[in-house]
Amino acid sequence: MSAEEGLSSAISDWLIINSWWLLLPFVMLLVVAAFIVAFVLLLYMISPLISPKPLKLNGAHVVVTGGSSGIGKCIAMECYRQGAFITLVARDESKLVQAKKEVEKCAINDKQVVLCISVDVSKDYSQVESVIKQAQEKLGPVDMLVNCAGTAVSEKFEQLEVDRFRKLMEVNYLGSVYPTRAVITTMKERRMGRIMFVSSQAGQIGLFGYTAYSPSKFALRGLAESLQMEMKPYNIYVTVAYPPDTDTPGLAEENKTKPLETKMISETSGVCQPEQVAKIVVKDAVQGNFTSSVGPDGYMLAALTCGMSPVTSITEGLQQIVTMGLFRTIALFYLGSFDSIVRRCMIQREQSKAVDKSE
Ligand SMILES: NC(=O)C1=CN([C@@H]2O[C@H](COP(=O)(O)OP(=O)(O)OC[C@H]3O[C@@H](n4cnc5c(N)ncnc54)[C@H](OP(=O)(O)O)[C@@H]3O)[C@@H](O)[C@H]2O)C=CC1
Ligand SMILES: CCCCCCCCCCCCCCCC(=O)[C@@H](N)CO
Repeated sequence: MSAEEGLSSAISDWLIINSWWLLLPFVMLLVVAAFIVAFVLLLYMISPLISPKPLKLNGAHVVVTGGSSGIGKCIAMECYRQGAFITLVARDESKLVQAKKEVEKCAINDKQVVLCISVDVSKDYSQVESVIKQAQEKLGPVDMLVNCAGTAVSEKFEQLEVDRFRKLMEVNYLGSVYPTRAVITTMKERRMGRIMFVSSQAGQIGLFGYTAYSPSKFALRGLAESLQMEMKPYNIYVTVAYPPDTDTPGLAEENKTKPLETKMISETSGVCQPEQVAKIVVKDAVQGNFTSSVGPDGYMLAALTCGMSPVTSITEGLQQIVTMGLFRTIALFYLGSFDSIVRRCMIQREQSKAVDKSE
């Protein structure tokens, strides 16, 4: 017997006789760690089963509602840059013609076409159906529909005209249902397609000033989740985009009546450029991701509000599991600061009212 063998047998003898059980917790820890590693590896092995195949935009027909301005126009330009054929849908014809020119500048080949359709997406379903049919006759079946037509109003609940609640629901919600309904049958037959709904960070959290707007954007999430469950076997993928404030004509209009509270709260998330938003949401829709978020606050909000929404990659699921508690903790601080903004604004208003009266 060599000296080395002698030593190791001495150690094992000692362990057997004395306290081998001291090693037990370490062994168990090792086994648990091995199981976790094996589980994660297994998840990654099956990940191709849950990750959709990306859509090829080159040669695809993309319909963009609200494509004549702001985020919608930038989405159209982004898709055109990747070789798509575009149908722009909005009401105002002169804005449509102007946007068409801008989109055409992004062409990458001379076969690409931009078609304009003037229609109100929120009023009459049969009209929406017939214009989508016209577009399909000219540019072929729709591969991707981007529901971006929408409008925002920010005012205090009691100052909002009662009619506004219905109007926003019509434009932002029904205006997304109708075009979707008009393209879905053909998509199902072809067993392919993408549907994007442009919601908002105000479709993930209810904020001061958005009592009419937020519900119309929250509604899109419910529609998207239900629709995705129906459409998955047909290889159709639904994306909900949640942009923060974005520098567009729509935002400028909204800012005219926006209460100070809403301005201060929204500043948390900053203002994005529409080109940047378009790039991110188009990429997510092409990949078939259910949730598309913009910026670090957007990322946190998406994980925090994932609820029962579908996952489209293992990484996404794991990130949600790991970060949920931490982000909720951060969110409580944000909520506290929003409440204090609202309280401070109220006190200030009351003070200035008192001063006015005393003068
Ligand atoms: N800008 C922002 O801060 C954010 C915007 N969003 C959402 O993104 C979307 C686009 O916003 P944004 O780019 O700012 O808006 P804009 O006001 O710049 O553009 C809105 C587009 O929608 C069209 N549109 C509006 N109503 C209708 C209708 N009834 N039928 C057909 N088309 C219509 C408009 O054309 P026309 O008026 O000629 O019909 C225009 O093309 C909206 O849904 C908005 O809620 C989400 C988060 C942040
Ligand atoms: C961990 C938790 C993080 C929480 C961060 C919260 C940030 C709140 C900012 C909300 C901004 C709302 C933008 C609405 C934009 C919009 O839809 C209109 N401008 C449309 O015109």
